[in-house]
Amino acid sequence: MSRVEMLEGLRKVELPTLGHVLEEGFCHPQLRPMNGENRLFGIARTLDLREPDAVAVNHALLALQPGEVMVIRVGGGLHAPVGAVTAAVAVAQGCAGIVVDGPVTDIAALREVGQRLPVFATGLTARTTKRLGTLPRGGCAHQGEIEIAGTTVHPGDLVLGDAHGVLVMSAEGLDADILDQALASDRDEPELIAKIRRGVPLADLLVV
Ligand SMILES: O=C([O-])CC(=O)C(=O)O
Ligand SMILES: [Mg+2]
Repeated sequence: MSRVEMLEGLRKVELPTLGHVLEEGFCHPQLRPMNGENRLFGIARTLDLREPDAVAVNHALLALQPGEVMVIRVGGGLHAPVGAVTAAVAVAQGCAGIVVDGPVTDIAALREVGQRLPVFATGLTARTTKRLGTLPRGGCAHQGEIEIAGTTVHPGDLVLGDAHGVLVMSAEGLDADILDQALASDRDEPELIAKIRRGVPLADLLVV
């Protein structure tokens, strides 16, 4: 399987099926979809927002490349770094989605762009970041390793999301065998469920 085929496979495979074959990389379930149950797939750009600095967010937004997912850790977890304006900029930059280990704001505007910009976060708040300008003085770190919802994220990691939450995978760690297993499971599962519903003896179907 070529790398392009693997990425295409990852785009298609059900996240809970990956959950059958992987143990690491799943963010804590507190991180959930905020603006619809849309599929997220892209490359991580990380921001460690140690202070609630809107200027640091703007620096990261300006650097965004198409297909990237903005992944933000919010120090203290009380300030929203993402809302109507941030989301509009992210869409304009071709961003694939946003993951915030913390709250977001302006939920109506986020829902409007849900199809193009899936946003995952821990909740909502009206308390937003402020124009502190601490990034140039080292108050926040852009494109370093961060931990979000119990999972380590490096810039360039693959970030997947759906109704079930967020999964982070190292781009190098992509394993064709694991992906094949998951795709086969997705292919076979409808037939297994159909047999259960048809009344085929359960003992003939379940692995025991
Ligand atoms: O300013 C912020 O921190 C978030 C916000 O409200 C927006 O992007 O509209
Ligand atoms: Mg706003």
